[in-house]
Parts: sequence; structure tokens; C-alpha cells
Amino acid sequence: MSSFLSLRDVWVEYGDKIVLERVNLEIDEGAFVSIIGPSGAGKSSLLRVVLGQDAPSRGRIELDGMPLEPQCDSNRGVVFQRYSVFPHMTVLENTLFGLECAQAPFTARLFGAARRAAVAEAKDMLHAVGLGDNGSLYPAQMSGGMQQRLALAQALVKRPRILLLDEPFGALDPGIRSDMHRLITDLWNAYSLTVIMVTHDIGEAFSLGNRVLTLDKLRHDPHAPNRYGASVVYDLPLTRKDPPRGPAELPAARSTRERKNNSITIDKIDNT
Ligand SMILES: Nc1ncnc2c1ncn2[C@@H]1O[C@H](COP(=O)(O)OP(=O)(O)OP(=O)(O)O)[C@@H](O)[C@H]1O
Repeated sequence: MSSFLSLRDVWVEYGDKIVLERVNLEIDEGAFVSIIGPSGAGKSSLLRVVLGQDAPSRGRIELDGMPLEPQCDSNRGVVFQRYSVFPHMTVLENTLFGLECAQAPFTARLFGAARRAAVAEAKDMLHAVGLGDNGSLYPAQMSGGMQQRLALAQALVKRPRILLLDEPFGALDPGIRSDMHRLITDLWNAYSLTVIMVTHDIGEAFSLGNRVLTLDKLRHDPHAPNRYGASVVYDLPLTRKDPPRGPAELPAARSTRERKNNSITIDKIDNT
């Protein structure tokens, strides 16, 4: 039986530079996968091929056993480190926009009952990310943490099955980061998401993920640094203590997931 998300012999090459080679991964539905590794190892490149922004140069990616097309679709939502919100739209308009684009791709405008339903959905999502009272603000009137909450609402309002996070909290102060850690954990549980997160913060990787992958090169030729790409060198499944629940009650919660006490198994991947 195939996994929820499978990467089979995926390579990413830019010209003659091999960035990723022979990446084989099986990701279960509902996993929270953290990806770490040295700078330039290809973490964001991996996220981009899963998102569909780039096509792998070799290999294939499957979702539920079906090939995942190299194009962004509603199965996948993404949040980057740099805020991706539209500065000329209010918080509510920013959140609504994704729904309007999905439901009215030519005009990006909904009317009547369809618009009222979309507004209600957008408001629910803003409530879920803690921006329920901020719908009329513009991004410039908000802190970095609030803008990142908005980016999460934008990504989640379309109810993606996979949420891709590329250093989403990297630009935030430590206090705000821990609030965001609690929020993303709550959202992961409430919306039964499969999350793939790239981070440079090892603590964040281990405290949020229930699986941690390390990307690095297994082989290196000092005379030809582009000759070999990175692959998954460590794959650490974690089971860990249930995190403290946030005070927010999330609407439209679908299920919660059991998470047990700390134990780590370390398997070094041998791709040679
Ligand atoms: N569009 C592109 N064209 C050419 N080279 C690229 C392109 N995108 C990425 N690269 C190269 O691929 C390599 C991996 O980049 P990537 O951003 O995926 O690494 P990363 O592990 O996310 O790095 P960091 O941790 O510094 O963000 C880098 O050497 C980068 O220069």
C-alpha cells in the first residue's frame, strides 16, 4: 500500500549543479516532519518540488498513490519566512482572496450567498489563528507575528491537506515564536494537517515535529563541489509528550491526535 506522500528517487538539478539526489521518502498522513540541514543543502528546494513550484529533474512525487503534478493546487498550502501577505488588502480581504481565487478563478470575486459563506469561512479561520478582532487592519498596522498568523490563515483557509512551512518563524522574536509554536501545534491537531517544515532551529525541529529529517551530502568531491547532491542522511521518528494546549478554541476542529512520551530512534540512511 502506498503512503500518503511518496518521493521516489527525486533529484533536483540546476544546470550542472546537483542539489538533491536519490531522495526517497514515505510520509504518513498527519505527520509533522521537520527538515534540518546545513545552509545550501537543498531544504527549500525539496519544499518547492513538494509544493509544485518546481518540477524534480528526475524521479516522481505521489499523493495517495497518484502522481502529484508540478503545479500549486489546493492540496498544498505554504508559508514562507518573509510575510507573503498583500499590503493593500485588509486582514479579512487577504484571507478571503484565496477562497475567491479558488472559487472564481477568472474574476477573483464572489457575490451573494457564495461571498457570505466565504466571508464566514475567512472569519472562522482568522479566529482560529488569533486574529478574530483584526479583520479590518492592513498588514502594515500589524506586528511580524500577526502577519505570520495572517499568512497561516491565508494558507489554511483553502483547507490544504499538506502545509509547507519554510522557516516560518525565523524572523520572529523568541516570545512570539513560542506563541506561534503553540498555534501551529494547535492548528496541526485541529485540522488534521500533514506538515512539512524547514527550519534552522534544531530545538524547534525537535519540539514541533514528530519526525525529523536531516539533509546533507553523503559524498563530496572538493574538486567538483556541484557533482554530488544532498539526500536524507538521518530520519528520526519521534513520539513526544502532548504539548500544552493554547487558550484559543479552534473552530471546525476535525480531530485530535494522540502524542506520547519522548522517545527517539535514530536511523542513519545509507544511500550509497
Ligand atoms: N533557481 C535556482 N537556480 C540555481 N540554483 C539554485 C536555485 N535555487 C536554489 N539553487 C541552489 O541550490 C542550492 C540549495 O538551495 P536551497 O535554498 O534549497 O538550500 P537550503 O538548504 O534551503 O539553504 P538555506 O538553509 O541557506 O536556506 C543552493 O546552492 C542554491 O544556490
